[in-house]
Amino acid sequence: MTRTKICGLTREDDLDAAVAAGADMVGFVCGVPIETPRELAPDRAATLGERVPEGVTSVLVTMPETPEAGAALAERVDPDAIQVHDYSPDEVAALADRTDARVLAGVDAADDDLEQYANPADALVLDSTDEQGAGGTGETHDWERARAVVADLDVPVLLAGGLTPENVAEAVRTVEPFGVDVSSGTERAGGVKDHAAIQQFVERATAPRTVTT
Ligand SMILES: O=C(O)c1ccccc1NCC(=O)[C@H](O)[C@H](O)COP(=O)(O)O
Repeated sequence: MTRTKICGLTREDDLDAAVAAGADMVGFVCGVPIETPRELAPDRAATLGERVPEGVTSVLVTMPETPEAGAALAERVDPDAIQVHDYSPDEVAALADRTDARVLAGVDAADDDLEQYANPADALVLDSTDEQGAGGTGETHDWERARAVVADLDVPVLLAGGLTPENVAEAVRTVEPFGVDVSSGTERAGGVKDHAAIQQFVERATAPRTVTT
């Protein structure tokens, strides 16, 4: 079944709604050098992370200046996984060497060196990124290309970028990713989630599908 990640959580009741909806992963943005309504202080990210129940993966989403800084932040927040954006494959490998958390590489779907991330990363987040490499853009990318990436790479791929309750079923059918990742498509305001949208997103991402041969 397609895994689901609800990202950019900032409030307890939104986190609880994501867990109740059946999300497999929940993401907390902390330590990014851009203006975003989803940014949390490290202590706040750690507090929300402690609330994540067994069986749900907590993900620290960050853009640390160095792998050492990323490992130090992971130590402080204590997530199950750390998702880094705008990192080279070598930086992802250096971070993985320094943390026990699983490492997700947030990459731009249009990049042509994605196979180089397959070894150091535990998973890829195939996203639409801005000029600074950040995610949370609310923009989709080429799903046919994403399908080829999923088929070619020997690493789990989470499809991200502009997903919504309205388009996620088609995205899953087209790309057949390991999982899907959403932030702005489940918000009612910056950093504030719409609980009905979270529930619809998870339901539609995970609904059984007829396989055609
Ligand atoms: O959400 C942010 O503001 C953000 C800032 C910097 C790096 C990553 C960020 N978000 C990552 C995500 O929320 C998701 O993994 C992904 O980008 C999906 O975002 P969206 O297109 O809004 O669904």
